[in-house]
Amino acid sequence: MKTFDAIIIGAGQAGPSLAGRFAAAGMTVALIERKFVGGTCVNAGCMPTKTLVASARTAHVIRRGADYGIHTDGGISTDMAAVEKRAATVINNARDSLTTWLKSTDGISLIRGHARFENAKTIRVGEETLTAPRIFLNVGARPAIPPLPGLSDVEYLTSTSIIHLTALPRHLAIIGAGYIGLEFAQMYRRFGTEVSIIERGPRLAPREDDDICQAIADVLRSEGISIHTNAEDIKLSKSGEDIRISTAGNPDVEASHLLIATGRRPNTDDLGLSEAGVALDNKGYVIVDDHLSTNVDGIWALGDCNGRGAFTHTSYNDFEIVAANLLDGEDRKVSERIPAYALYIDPPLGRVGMTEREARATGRSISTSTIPMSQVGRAIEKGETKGLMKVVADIDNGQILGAAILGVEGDEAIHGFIDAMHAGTPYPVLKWAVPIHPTVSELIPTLLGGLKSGQ
Ligand SMILES: Cc1cc2nc3c(=O)[nH]c(=O)nc-3n(C[C@H](O)[C@H](O)[C@H](O)COP(=O)(O)OP(=O)(O)OC[C@H]3O[C@@H](n4cnc5c(N)ncnc54)[C@H](O)[C@@H]3O)c2cc1C
Ligand SMILES: NC(=O)c1ccc[n+]([C@@H]2O[C@H](COP(=O)([O-])OP(=O)(O)OC[C@H]3O[C@@H](n4cnc5c(N)ncnc54)[C@H](O)[C@@H]3O)[C@@H](O)[C@H]2O)c1
Repeated sequence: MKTFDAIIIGAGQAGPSLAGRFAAAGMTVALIERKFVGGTCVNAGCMPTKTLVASARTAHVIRRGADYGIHTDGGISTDMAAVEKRAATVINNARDSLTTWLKSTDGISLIRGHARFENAKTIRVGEETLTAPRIFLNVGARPAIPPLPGLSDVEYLTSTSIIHLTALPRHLAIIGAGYIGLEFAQMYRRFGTEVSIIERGPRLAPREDDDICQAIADVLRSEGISIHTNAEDIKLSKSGEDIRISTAGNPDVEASHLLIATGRRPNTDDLGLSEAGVALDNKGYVIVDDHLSTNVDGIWALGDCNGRGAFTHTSYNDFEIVAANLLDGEDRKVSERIPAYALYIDPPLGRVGMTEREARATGRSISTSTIPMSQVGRAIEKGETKGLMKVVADIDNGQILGAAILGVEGDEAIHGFIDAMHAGTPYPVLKWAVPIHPTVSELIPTLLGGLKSGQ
């Protein structure tokens, strides 16, 4: 049995950084990874998808060239093998540089293989057993496949397999209209594929406010994506070479390819957690407290597997919380984190805090303000005027509760709100900030000026 100061299972977005901090503090760390270092973000998530989104946007901009007085001769075509290769290069470079850093850092032992608890202090990886007084889970999640009738009779893609396609599908049907479904829908439409989205709920991006959902649907419809919402009783069958997707309330869709994008599930079912006595919730997430400790002393859970976030930045922030508390004598809590994320359709949706629906449900006195992107000078100059900016605030205490920027540069401009909310700055103060012209952010004081003030 090998003994370490710490064992980390999973080299995702929290594990490697945590290993680095422990090693820098003079501790020995075993970092166990069963597949690729970098986890989902590097190998099957953010990095490849945002690389593919950039290729798709290039196709879109070229198609729109004439709107800007720029003409290209003839049509455009997508070389899907070259598009895939570009994403593969980004993945490989990131994975290789992380691997090199881990292998060259004194104190870190990178162990390849599937880790499983034998008891609360012992981990087995193949023939080897390891022990440490502190064990950290950073095991992530994988695509959840719903038990749809007929699914086993047809071939389907997940977010993991679709990034390796080297030929363009004729018609891609996507079940699920969350982040994954919407990003791939627009990307493939721009590559030149016919795309149909099938969502069982009434709206796309169901967590957002109705005005945002409507604007997202308008963007996607304007690019020729067909949208089928309220799709209940989804059934799948073969139709010659195609896949038939039948639903109650919508016409059948016949597609050459099918992507299942109905959410993700935590990788906690094959870890031997019951041997260690670690408690899970009814969806399989590890139950953690505000400091990310599990119910078992000496075991923490970070990242997607704890259900407290589902993004790269939340997993990384889990690392920051645990490292600050264990190594720097701080008292950081996950409940102090303000939720923020971006949906990488184009234009992107940048989001922070509560939606209007969530804010109203709290019973506070709420005021909202919106500005269509068609009134934002920077968007007009760029010829990208789809979308809207929106802010939700508490008029009794002047606090900003949430914001959304669905528009060009929305994923960047939203940081004005993220920083202000983190600092707790009341919106009457922010109205006096002097932003740079011409930017999307320069409309933030104007947007805030549209809020009622109770002060
Ligand atoms: C298509 C897609 C696009 C995305 N885009 C974005 C985006 O734009 N922005 C964003 O913030 N987030 C995005 N995400 C989400 C983001 O990728 C995840 O939230 C993030 O990677 C989670 O990191 P993690 O550290 O929790 O786990 P992961 O990165 O999933 O890492 C977990 C690691 O643990 C390993 N592992 C699991 N079990 C074991 C075991 N028993 N033994 C050894 N190793 C094990 C796995 O192999 C994996 O390497 C996207 C996700 C997908 C699928
Ligand atoms: N830009 C980003 O940050 C980004 C991008 C991609 C993925 N992600 C991460 O990946 C996670 C998973 O993304 P996702 O899009 O798979 O999940 P999601 O939870 O965002 O969306 C799933 C969608 O599928 C629908 N759905 C669920 N079951 C269904 C069924 N049986 N039939 C039809 N529709 C069904 C849901 O109503 C929902 O609209 C996200 O939570 C996110 O954390 C993030």
